[in-house]
Amino acid sequence: MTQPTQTKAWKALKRHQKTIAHTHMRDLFEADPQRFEKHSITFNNILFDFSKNRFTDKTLALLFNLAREMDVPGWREKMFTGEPINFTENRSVLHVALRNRTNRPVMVDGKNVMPEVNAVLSKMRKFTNAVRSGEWKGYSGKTITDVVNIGIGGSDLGPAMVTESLLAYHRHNVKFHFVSNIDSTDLFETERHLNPETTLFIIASKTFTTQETMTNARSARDWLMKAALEESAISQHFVAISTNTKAVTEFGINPDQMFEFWDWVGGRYSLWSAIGLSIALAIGMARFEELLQGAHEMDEHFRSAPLEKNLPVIFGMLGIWYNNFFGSDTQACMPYSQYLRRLPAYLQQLDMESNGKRIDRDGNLVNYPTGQIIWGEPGTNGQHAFFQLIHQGTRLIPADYIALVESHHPVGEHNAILLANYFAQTEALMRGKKPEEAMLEMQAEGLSEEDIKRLLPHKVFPGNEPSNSILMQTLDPKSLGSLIAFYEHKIFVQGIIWNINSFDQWGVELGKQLAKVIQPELTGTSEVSSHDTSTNGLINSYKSQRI
Ligand SMILES: O=P(O)(O)OC[C@H]1O[C@](O)(CO)[C@@H](O)[C@@H]1O
Repeated sequence: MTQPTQTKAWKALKRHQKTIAHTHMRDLFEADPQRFEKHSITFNNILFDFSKNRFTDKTLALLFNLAREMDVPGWREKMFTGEPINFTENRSVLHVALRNRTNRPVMVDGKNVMPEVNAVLSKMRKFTNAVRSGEWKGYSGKTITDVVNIGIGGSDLGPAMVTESLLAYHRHNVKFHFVSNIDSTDLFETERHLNPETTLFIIASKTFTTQETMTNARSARDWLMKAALEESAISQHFVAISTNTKAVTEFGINPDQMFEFWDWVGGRYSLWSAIGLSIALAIGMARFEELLQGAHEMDEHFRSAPLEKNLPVIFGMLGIWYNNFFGSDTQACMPYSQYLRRLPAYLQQLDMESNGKRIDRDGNLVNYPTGQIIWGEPGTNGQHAFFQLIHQGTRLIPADYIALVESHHPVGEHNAILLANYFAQTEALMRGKKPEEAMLEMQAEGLSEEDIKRLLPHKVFPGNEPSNSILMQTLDPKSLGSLIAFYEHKIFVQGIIWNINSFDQWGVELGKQLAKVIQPELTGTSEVSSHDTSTNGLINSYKSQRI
């Protein structure tokens, strides 16, 4: 398979980077008054502005050449048509089938999966209607007031992020809780506000073997049993979402109360499946389908738009530009929306578990950086914490800045202040402050010549910091669906360029294996000596200190 570094475009980009490295975006904007019009795209009611990046027309042309040389269009088609592109697990990658609103057949191993997808959606509709209407009762005949999703990773982050992002669409007669941490404090702090008679647990686990989830699920079952006493209560208070019917049944959940999904859905891509049950319970099935519709429309765009107009391709390639040609290690996400507070955490798994790989599709060690480090915090909080480093530090930190035109809860000047900050940050990051501007400001403040000279270097902002602005009309299910699918496909594009498999996650296994070895060693008082001296020392210190 093609090595990215061996392509003509990669080599040309390397040469081109040297010619552009010192070009300031300020000059690019001055030279072309149409830069914003040319380099922003409105998709449904979301404006994607990528003009504040370090590129010229030539850069973009070379990046698209690279996408062609690495056959992004071919791989994209392989994904949409169900080829087993997750080759280390011999699986198709078909989260797009879960939101295939056209219902076109999607084949896996010669079988159309759409009837099964639709059947699970119908089952979800029936169940969510029963719970939301109050028809579904707990063991003592009371209606459900609280839903607790127990899951971790993709079985937690997606549903938790979307459920919180769409809080404005909840009915508020039922509250939603997400327990993921094996630290019993998570379950304890959730349960202590709840009444077992009116609490519904969703056990969300693709494999139904994940240690954290199964331990939390068993403890939740014990908590229910303490109050309900009868085993039969489980059926009114526990449902499961999984691909593993056997393990669900063994846990004591009737398969009728299991919502199925399939091994061609990756955990971090699963919120569109029954894993999104908590979302559907929170906002209703019709709104859940709007979320699917928004994602589907982004899928159609990704599948059919020319590379030059294709949002996930453009943004993916800009990420490659900074990561592989400017040595930038991170990609930040700054949602200027409290509802999108959890988006950076969600994107961390989506991106870093997908593209945190060092072996290429041919089994070779890559000799170029892959997988960006994803991080972020909501604005404006981040501005008062770490933005200093972005403005004046030594590192290049490309970031996505996301804001909403309409607030769901307009109060006084809040939204105007929020958006003024949002626009100001990317302007400041792009323009910076020249020495002559800083000098004029200090002169206007009446500072002495000596103080001006001393302070000047500290008051200069280099600018030329890249940013993408994503401005959404409002945060509704459909727009959110499009936004998440946009990120999924952007990550896909980058994985193809890096020639890696974005859909397995073997790297999480080693820690799990070692934890299984260590857990029995924690019992008793005998000294542990089978590890390195640091690990032995830590374990023995724990054993001697525990009460
Ligand atoms: O849904 P499951 O099978 O419990 O897995 C949870 C998470 O654990 C991982 O497998 C990593 O250990 C993730 O990929 C996944 O989202």
